[in-house]
Amino acid sequence: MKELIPGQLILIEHFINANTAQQHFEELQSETAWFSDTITMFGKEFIQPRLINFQGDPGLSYVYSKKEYTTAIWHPSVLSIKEAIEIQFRNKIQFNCVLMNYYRNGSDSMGWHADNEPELGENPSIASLSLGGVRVMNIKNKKSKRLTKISLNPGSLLLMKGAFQENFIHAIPKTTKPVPPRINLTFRQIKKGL
Ligand SMILES: O=C(O)CCC(=O)C(=O)O
Ligand SMILES: [Fe+2]
Repeated sequence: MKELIPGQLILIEHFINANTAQQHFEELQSETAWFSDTITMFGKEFIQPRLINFQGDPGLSYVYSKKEYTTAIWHPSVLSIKEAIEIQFRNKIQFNCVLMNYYRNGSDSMGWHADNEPELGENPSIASLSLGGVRVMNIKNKKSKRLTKISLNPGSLLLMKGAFQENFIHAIPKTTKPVPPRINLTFRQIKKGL
């Protein structure tokens, strides 16, 4: 376990072993109802360069790039990964949903953002598990503008917590290198009744 930014960013490189990570990648690639997400900018609709799915406890909804999504039922493997992560953190952190991202190739990406939606509450803990191809995450300090790059290997778990979303923005940049497809699961806790 590496504390990359004290109190804000933790990386566990081999949370899931390589074989199991590959099995999860293959089953989730084929068994998830992936869909494309659109974002409206300047009155125009743009297709986001990746596929997504949103799963979780029944009846939750999440506003993401100005659209409201309701949860699909948990895939059993996703649910078991969620429980393993909660146990890793001695059940002090609990999740009730997951945003799943599927990066088909190096042209798929995620732009700069902070996961600071109001329904996540203050100082949210978000656990991000990577499967499939290795991609780089860029992390930028909002004040100093200092840029950090980390490689997210299959089976690795990144925990964003504390004031991370307040102090930093993050992105998955496009790459011209040939990269295998990648799936990322970001487990979140949505506070109800906001
Ligand atoms: O794909 C990743 O590693 C990052 C995903 C992410 O930042 C998000 O879903 O908010
Ligand atoms: Fe994010």
